[in-house]
Parts: sequence; C-alpha cells; structure tokens
Amino acid sequence: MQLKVQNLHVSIDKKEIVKDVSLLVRNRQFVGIIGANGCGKSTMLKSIYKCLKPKEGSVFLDDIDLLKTPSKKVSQKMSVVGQFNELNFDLTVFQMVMLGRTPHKKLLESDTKEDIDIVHGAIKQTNLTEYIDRSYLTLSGGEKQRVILARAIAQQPAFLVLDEPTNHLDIRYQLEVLSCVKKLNIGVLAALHDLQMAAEYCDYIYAMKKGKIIAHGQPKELFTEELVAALYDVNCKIYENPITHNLSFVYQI
Ligand SMILES: Nc1ncnc2c1ncn2[C@@H]1O[C@H](COP(=O)(O)OP(=O)(O)OP(=O)(O)O)[C@@H](O)[C@H]1O
Repeated sequence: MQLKVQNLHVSIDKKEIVKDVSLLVRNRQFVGIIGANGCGKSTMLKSIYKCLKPKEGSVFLDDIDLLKTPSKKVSQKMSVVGQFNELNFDLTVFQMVMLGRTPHKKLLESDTKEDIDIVHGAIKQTNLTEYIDRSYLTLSGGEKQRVILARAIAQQPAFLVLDEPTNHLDIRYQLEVLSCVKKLNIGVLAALHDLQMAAEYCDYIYAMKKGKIIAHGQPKELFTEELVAALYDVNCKIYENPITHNLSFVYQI
C-alpha cells in the first residue's frame, strides 16, 4: 500500500510543530524520517496514525482517507510501534502479542487457532519464544520493544509506522529488528536516529528540521556533510565503508 501525506500542519497549544509536510511511501518501500530531538518527527507520525488531529492536510493509505476513517478500520491495515511502551496493568508476552489480533475481531470474539498460530509466528520472528509466558512488566526496555514489534506483526498490517524502533536495543537487536521489519516486505515509515542504520535500511529518507522537510532522497544522494551539520549542529565526515560499501558517519562537536 502507498502512504501519501499532503500539506500536513499540526499545532499543539497554538504552537505549530509540523509545518506543511508532504511525503510519499511507495508500495513496499522502507522510508525513514531523520532529524534532531524535538524537530517534530513523533508529532507528525502521531497525526498519521490518528493519535493527534492535524490542523490541516491529508493522509491517504491507497484510497483510504485515514483522517476520516475509524481507528479500528485503520488498524486493520496499519500497525504502530511507538516510542514509549509502558503499561499500567500486566499481561504475559503471549497476551500482549495477541492484542495485535484485536482489530480483526468482533467484540468478545474468542481467539481462533489461526490467531494463536499468527501470534506464535510473530513471537518467533522477534526471537521472543523463551519469553512467551513472562510478565510484560518484568521485561527490559529492549525486550518490551520487541514485544511491541511482535504485536505489530501479529496485526498483519499492510503498512507499519515505527517511532525510533531501535530505542533501548543493543547492537544485535537493532540489526535484528530492522532486518525483521525489512523482511516483512510492506510499506514502512520509520523515525530513526542512527544515520548509518537509516542509510543501510531505508530506500528513501526525509530530513526534518523545525517541523519542515528540508531535504529528501535516496540515502546515497541525500546524505551530505552539510545536511548532517544543518540537521544536528555537528561536524560530520561521511565515507563509504570499505567492508559494507554503505555510508559511514563520524561526528565531532
Ligand atoms: N503534548 C505536547 N505538549 C506540548 N509540546 C509538545 C507536546 N508534544 C510535543 N511537543 C513539542 O513538540 C516538539 C516536537 O516534538 P516531537 O516529539 O514531535 O519531536 P521528535 O522529533 O519526535 O523528537 P525526539 O527525537 O526527541 O523524539 C517538541 O518541542 C515538543 O516539546
């Protein structure tokens, strides 16, 4: 499915946070959003997944007008892995991941064998099999993050929104999570902080500064030392890594 965001404006407490953002995620593309803390990435994503109401603009997933479609219907197509995943009540990992099936069920409908198989599959894909009966609240930040991804996978979405999905994760799990998402082979829009990972996994990237998209393109065309300096106020050297042949970054203040 294709996500098309046009002329999105989002204000919080009368302050304009997202300013006239337009972007496109083509069918099965992995698209990243990069930018400094507080530039508006999460606010923009929240208005795409209906957690915040934009002041102006449109968001379409193929021909579905997301801003005018009920949340349950949207969640049959789109999963979200947000930045903060705290709960006030406890569930096991299995029960948490089963929540991903909710949009596909009627009220009080019980779990089918198919639901259970899908949940087991999502748990396996995120390497959580040994945690299946553990209480979610006892997990580490990184383990919780993977459970939330498993729940998003169990939702069987056609499109995935990720807000810093590798927060809390050690190096191995950062790679595992992004590879796992890439293998889903669906449209993905992800806010990412690690530019090297963004360059490696994204097909296309939008760079955001103070609520506006200031540049976009394929990683090798988009990333320049000037752009990174403008976005993050650091000196940066970019080079082609001789082992991976991907972009590598060195930063200095
Ligand atoms: N509920 C809110 N009330 C007031 N200000 C808010 C609220 N939510 C976000 N903001 C402000 O909007 C701006 C953008 O925040 P946002 O979380 O979208 O940034 P971000 O780019 O996702 O940052 P980060 O990389 O730190 O997650 C920030 O200045 C933030 O303080």
